[in-house]
Amino acid sequence: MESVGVLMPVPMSPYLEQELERRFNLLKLWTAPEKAEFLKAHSGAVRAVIGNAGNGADVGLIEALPELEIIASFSVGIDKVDLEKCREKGIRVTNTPDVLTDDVADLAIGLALGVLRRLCEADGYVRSGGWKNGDYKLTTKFTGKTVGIIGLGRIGKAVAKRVEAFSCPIAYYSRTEKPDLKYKYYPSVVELASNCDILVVVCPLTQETRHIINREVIDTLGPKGILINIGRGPHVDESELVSALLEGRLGGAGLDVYENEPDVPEQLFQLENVVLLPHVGSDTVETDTAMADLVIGNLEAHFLNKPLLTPVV
Ligand SMILES: O=CC(=O)O
Repeated sequence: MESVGVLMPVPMSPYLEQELERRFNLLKLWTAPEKAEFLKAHSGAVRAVIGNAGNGADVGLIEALPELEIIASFSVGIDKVDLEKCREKGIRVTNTPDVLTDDVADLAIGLALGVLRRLCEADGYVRSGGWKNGDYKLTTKFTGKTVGIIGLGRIGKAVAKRVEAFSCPIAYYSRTEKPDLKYKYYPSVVELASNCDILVVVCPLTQETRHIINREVIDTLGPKGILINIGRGPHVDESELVSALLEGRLGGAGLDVYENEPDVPEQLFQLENVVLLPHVGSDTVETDTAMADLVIGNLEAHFLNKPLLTPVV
């Protein structure tokens, strides 16, 4: 397979790069001084594209690569891949489900604890010597709070499992009720928000879930409510979130994702009731390796005419 052209538009994982380079003709778009020229020069050779959470494959890229057969995303979310175009052109698409579920679910708990117990601020209090002048202030308990989950897929269920260990009642919203689950179902996000203390967004980003967290949901969650977003930035109307936090209409937020990454609204930087992470949900050494192996497994399966391991299209 050494002659198969595999295009990687942006750097993602040194391990993935190294393993792709051992097997394929890896074309690193970001290293080219003139990207358009580079694409043109290699358009006939590229049979696979590696996507990720930030860079998928839009119509422009797909149309520019006439020999493209497969887009293997180094992410579970494939909202940056034009799936309709891929279906139309018979291009296969794969992602990396399951292997990252634990890390992303762990991080949701970390964010909830971070916001409620003010972990980052308290850490700063020690480092800056504040503790020498007095104890840190009281924070808010996590155990027992009602947690609402938007999207009860693999990661949503893993969040619920962890939250159960904190004796938190669990409720959820998803397109359809899941009768096999014992958690309370609400048929709308507003109803869920009015019945929980902590609202966790975990669903895939689609036309329907874009801005699923709008002003009404934020105001319903209210000044004691906490929003945790480990899904995608555009799930939340970010300017509404910022004004609600600045005006004290929302109790706090733990965010791993943003509408225009890597830009994060700077008004949030002064707020102690907000924990901001740079989209690191699945970024552990262990999961990076597992995701890379899955990307490679999918590519190898495809080029050996075997069934894909984790097909989306
Ligand atoms: O955001 C990360 C992913 O979709 O894997």
